[in-house]
Amino acid sequence: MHAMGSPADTSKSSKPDRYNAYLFRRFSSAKVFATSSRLLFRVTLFAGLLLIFLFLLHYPPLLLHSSQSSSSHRSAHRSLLSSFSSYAGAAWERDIRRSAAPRRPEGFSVLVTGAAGFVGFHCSLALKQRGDGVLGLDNFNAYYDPTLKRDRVALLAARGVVVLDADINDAALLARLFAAVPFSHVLHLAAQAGVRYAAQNPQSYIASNVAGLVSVFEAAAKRADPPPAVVWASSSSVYGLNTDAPFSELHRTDRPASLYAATKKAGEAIAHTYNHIYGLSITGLRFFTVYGPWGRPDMAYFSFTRRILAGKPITLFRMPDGAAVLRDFTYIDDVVRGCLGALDTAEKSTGAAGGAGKKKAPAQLRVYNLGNTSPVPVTKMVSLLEDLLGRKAKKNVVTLPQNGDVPFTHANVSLAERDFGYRPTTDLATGLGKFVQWYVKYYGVHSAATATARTEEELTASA
Ligand SMILES: O=C(O)[C@H]1O[C@H](OP(=O)(O)OP(=O)(O)OC[C@H]2O[C@@H](n3ccc(=O)[nH]c3=O)[C@H](O)[C@@H]2O)[C@H](O)[C@@H](O)[C@@H]1O
Repeated sequence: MHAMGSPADTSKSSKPDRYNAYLFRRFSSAKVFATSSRLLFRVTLFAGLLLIFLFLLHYPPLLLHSSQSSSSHRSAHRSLLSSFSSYAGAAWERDIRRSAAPRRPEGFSVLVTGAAGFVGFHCSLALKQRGDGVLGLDNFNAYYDPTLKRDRVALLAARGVVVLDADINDAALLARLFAAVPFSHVLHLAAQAGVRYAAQNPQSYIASNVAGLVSVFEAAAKRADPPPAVVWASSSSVYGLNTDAPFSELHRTDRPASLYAATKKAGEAIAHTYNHIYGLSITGLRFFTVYGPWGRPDMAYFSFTRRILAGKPITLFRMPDGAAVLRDFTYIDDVVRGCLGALDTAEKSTGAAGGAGKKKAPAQLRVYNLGNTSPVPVTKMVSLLEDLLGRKAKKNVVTLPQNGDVPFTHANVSLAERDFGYRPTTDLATGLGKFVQWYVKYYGVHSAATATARTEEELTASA
């Protein structure tokens, strides 16, 4: 027996005492465990919130940082919003119908994709000028300075041409357009252009030149009643490593030298499919290095002009054996005449709205070269610019990199001449002169040539 109040002899404690001690220890460790798991929970919660905060801070689409990728997200977002909010309603339909309505008897109603682009802008102006109705579409992407695109569109707006800020991959919008307007033609010029940019952004070529093309053909074949005739931009680059010259539409085009060329070649194959299955009337135009006023700043003649005026060096490519690289530079007005000729001679599609192989008869399927028929060494293009700008270029001559460029291009245009009287009339010296005249006026550049250019223009204006 234990004396009352004496300390417990743990060494010899009874069974119940050991049990109580065990319970006490268990209770204490449970308490410690509960406390530490509460702490763990709080730490985890804090870390989670911190991660969410960092994610929100660095994820571009949500906070719209001003990088190029975020701007493409922005434009995708904007076109999505547009197609489901502002791109609807009676006022919107009235505006696009008015823009697309022809003002001449038997006039066309043309949907021009890429209307804020170089060729799209000029074709839209020319069509409107002769009394056709034009509705434009463009996603205003940042491949090159969108300010130039906005300025082109401001001119189009002044002539009554509406250009929607939307993407050709927006199938819902295209369906709505074809339901609202009875387009007789689609001039599909929206594309990811440029031969060398594919090394940096290959997916943009697939999105625009393959998926976008399919989106336009789908809508034209299935959403329009009756389906319009489609004229679209292919490229001289489909001739790739072809060595037979001048390039004829009968030559092989199965050796593309760039991803850009491969997507345009894929486009021609896709065109065949939509023509075959849906009776869509389709004409592909192979453009040869198109240049001129309101041109593309990414192209050599344009960027060289900018750099020569800024006193910066230009990189000139030459062949490994030292020979010059040649291009069949084609002036924009000649190309516009070719585009209008192709539209004028396009036959109606033979399919019914709703698609699914219901064509009444085989439909027209064509492809044409639209070139200048006289290749010029790129070095000659530079010396013409030097004369026009009154400045010498600082040349950095390097061997043509293996990233898509081909040694030469040279168009045989006899097919286009036979079918719609295409005959290029502008040589490179004359065309570059007109480009430089526009450039110095648009950018307000002061060069030795500026005074001459302005004087000539003033004379023309007052004549
Ligand atoms: O004809 C075509 O199908 C293509 O024409 C042009 O492609 P490209 O002829 O390469 O036009 P530029 O980029 O303006 O180059 C013109 C010439 O200058 C040369 N070049 C270009 C850039 C440069 O820094 N240095 C240089 O010597 C190129 O090798 C090429 O021979 C367009 O950019 C393409 O969109 C179009 O589809």
